[in-house]
Amino acid sequence: MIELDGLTKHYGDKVAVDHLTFTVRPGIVTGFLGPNGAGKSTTMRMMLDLDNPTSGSVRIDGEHYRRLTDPLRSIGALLDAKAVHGGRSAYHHLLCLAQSNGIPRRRVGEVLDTVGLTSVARKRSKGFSLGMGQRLGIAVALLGDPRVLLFDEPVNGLDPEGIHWIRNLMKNLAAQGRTVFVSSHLMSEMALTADHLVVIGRGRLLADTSMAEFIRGNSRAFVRLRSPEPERLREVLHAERIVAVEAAGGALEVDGEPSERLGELAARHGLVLHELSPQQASLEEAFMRLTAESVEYHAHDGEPGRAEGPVPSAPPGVAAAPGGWGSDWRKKGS
Ligand SMILES: Nc1ncnc2c1ncn2[C@@H]1O[C@H](COP(=O)(O)OP(=O)(O)OP(=O)(O)O)[C@@H](O)[C@H]1O
Repeated sequence: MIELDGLTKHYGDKVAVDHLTFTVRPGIVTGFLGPNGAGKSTTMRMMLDLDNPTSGSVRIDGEHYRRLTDPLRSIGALLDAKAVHGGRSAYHHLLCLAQSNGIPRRRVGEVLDTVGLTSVARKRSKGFSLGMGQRLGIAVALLGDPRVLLFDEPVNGLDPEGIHWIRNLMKNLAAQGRTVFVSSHLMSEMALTADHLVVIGRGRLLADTSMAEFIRGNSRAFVRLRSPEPERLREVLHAERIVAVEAAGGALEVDGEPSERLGELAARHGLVLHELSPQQASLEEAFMRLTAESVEYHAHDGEPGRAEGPVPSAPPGVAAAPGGWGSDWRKKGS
């Protein structure tokens, strides 16, 4: 596992990472989210001892990085896929790393196979596409067969097939009991890959919670109903003191009632329903809502974080956003 305790990084006056305390657990994929400049890369660099914390600490399986006897066998990382000597082939790049880290030569062939680069392994990596570069970076991360893996934006430059492959790879690595910590700006992809989320904004922890809880707690859930007899439907709901809001296409939207109750109610009154669909916001909407206060640079032509419905109270595992939970999020971007 990875344990952060009060991790803090200042660059001059700038606080890039601000007292982060959380644990990344094995056996699941943990997503790391935050707006641009939130401090994700700085945090990951400190996890790998590439940057010194101003205060606080990081432990990898209980040890500080510098005390790990074979770092590549403990923790593997993809931070910057371009950090490869372009004149070298993928095979030689991996072989050099294996030899200087006491990793058996056979691992080179194995990881090339895993990432699908065997057929181009002897070609210079200078000619690699962005996607091939990402795959080589992932091969490096896997080389030491580490228990802990960090991936910073691993799907950058990958085509849909590559993105699908990365998703399955992460899930498989976690299913093998490894600790998988991954950052991405692709919310739809993160929603399909991660089981747990750590969200930061302006260097501070905003949420450390399961994916399902994060979406539930940061978005409006409602049921959409459509009937060929909308007036009668409205009356039936009204009689039960259920508040329905008119929506596009002649639909009604109901907050705070399970779809089962609404369906049974309609059936009791012999009402035909053409639609009875529970709606949940996407991870992207939930993310924008939580981080609206923490975005470093706002565009002025939209309303980031806009969502309908009442502002929820902070769910378990979710810290109040700076300035108060959900406060002022509607005003942003104006
Ligand atoms: N070497 C540095 N010197 C000065 N400031 C830095 C340095 N590295 C990062 N920062 C600042 O620290 C903050 C956090 O940056 P960081 O790159 O960690 O954010 P991030 O969440 O990874 O952003 P992105 O999503 O855009 O990659 C930013 O405001 C950035 O400008």
